[in-house]
Amino acid sequence: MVAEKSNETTTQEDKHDVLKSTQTVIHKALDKLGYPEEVYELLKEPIRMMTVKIPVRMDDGSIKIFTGFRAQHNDAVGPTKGGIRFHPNVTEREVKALSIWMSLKCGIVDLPYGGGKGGIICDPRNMSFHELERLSRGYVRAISQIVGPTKDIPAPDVFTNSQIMAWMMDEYSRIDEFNSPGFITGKPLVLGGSHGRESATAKGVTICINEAARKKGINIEGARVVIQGFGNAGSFLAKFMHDAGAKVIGISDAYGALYDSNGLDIDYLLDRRDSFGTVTKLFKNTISNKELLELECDILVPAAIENQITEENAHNIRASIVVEAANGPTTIEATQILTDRGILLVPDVLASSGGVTVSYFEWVQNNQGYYWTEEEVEERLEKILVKSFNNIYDTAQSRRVDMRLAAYMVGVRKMAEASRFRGWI
Ligand SMILES: NC(=O)C1=CN([C@@H]2O[C@H](COP(=O)(O)OP(=O)(O)OC[C@H]3O[C@@H](n4cnc5c(N)ncnc54)[C@H](O)[C@@H]3O)[C@@H](O)[C@H]2O)C=CC1
Ligand SMILES: O=C(O)CCC(=O)C(=O)O
Repeated sequence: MVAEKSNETTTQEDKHDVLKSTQTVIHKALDKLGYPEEVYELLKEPIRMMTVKIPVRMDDGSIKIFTGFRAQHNDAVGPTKGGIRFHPNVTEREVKALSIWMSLKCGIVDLPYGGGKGGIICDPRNMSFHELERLSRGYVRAISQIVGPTKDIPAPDVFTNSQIMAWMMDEYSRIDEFNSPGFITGKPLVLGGSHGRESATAKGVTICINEAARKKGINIEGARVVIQGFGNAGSFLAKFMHDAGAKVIGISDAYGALYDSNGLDIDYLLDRRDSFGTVTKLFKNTISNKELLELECDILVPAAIENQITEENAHNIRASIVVEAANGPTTIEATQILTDRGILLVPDVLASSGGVTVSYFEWVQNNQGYYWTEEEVEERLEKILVKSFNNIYDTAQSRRVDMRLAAYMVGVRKMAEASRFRGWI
């Protein structure tokens, strides 16, 4: 007989298992809301998980078989929705966790969706343009039975972009024998993309930073900002913060970090970074990502990957506010440490929900065939996120819980109620 692991024997590996962590917080949130155990049993894993093998002809004539995943967490509220990640470290458990986070985000900003997420184990930095196109099309063919504009609507995530969304939309439209812009979001504008989707994640993070700064009495003008990751989320955020008069003193990518206490030249860095968000390779006097996270600043934004703030470095974080643009950058233990230290932590499922919100706007525009101006998109996004931030902040205060647990409580309720009304639980 195998003994169940007790809390005391929880290993480092367990603590960094993002699926296990998110299940722990979901369980706590459902307990706080008074739901019975079967609701947790339903919501702790995706209702559907597809693993596919994608054969791709490489430029040298060889065939390489890639592994891909698509997780659909819960479709009680509506079709599932969430990005596709191309990364060498993608795992099945990570994709499952990412799909649960998408459900929570959709609940928090009140979209008519459940959560989904996809991933392919690959390194697009070492693939040609044409190999990437064949991989993207092959993935869509492999998952085509379970996705579609009224079933599951993908979007961009780490190392995927509007070009990849365009190939995927084209492949799906061929299979569907119909032009189907509503199959995927994050498309180029000329193919039915929405104004503001490219910068939406960072815009949402900016709105959360403004609200959090107001609560903490911090003036954005002159505030010192540190951002880990200089891709879609991190680089647009650096620009927004810089333009708002903040001093962006540190940024990083997968290869290292740059620091200047007087503020970095953000426009120059934006001009020099490559399409994978890499810029530090151009400089000699870099610091490490570990050092970057521990810089003294007012606002720290992890905008890269998971498990960056852990119990090892949480005591060394010297920021007043931590706003999670990335999915899963802070462990449960670190969340507790930061909260106990009086640092205001704005969790991923709230802070990074601007992306899916504007993706929803894109899908609505595709469905109605009528397109909005950038101002309309921004105005609607601002309204939704200000309301969501304050709802979660007030829940945290009134229920005396940290912001992550408050966000899970708000996010999980709609899908639990929808599942109950459907008679599933
Ligand atoms: N793109 C989107 O719309 C959304 C993205 N997110 C999340 O934001 C985070 C970043 O995503 P994107 O900006 O879209 O990705 P991206 O692919 O555009 O950029 C990723 C950035 O992270 C850096 N990076 C990768 N590994 C790193 C490491 N080990 N240490 C430090 N930096 C590293 C890369 O060099 C790059 O600068 C991810 O967690 C993603 O899931 C969340 C919501 C929406
Ligand atoms: O835009 C979307 O639909 C999903 C974005 C996403 O993958 C995320 O928020 O993590």
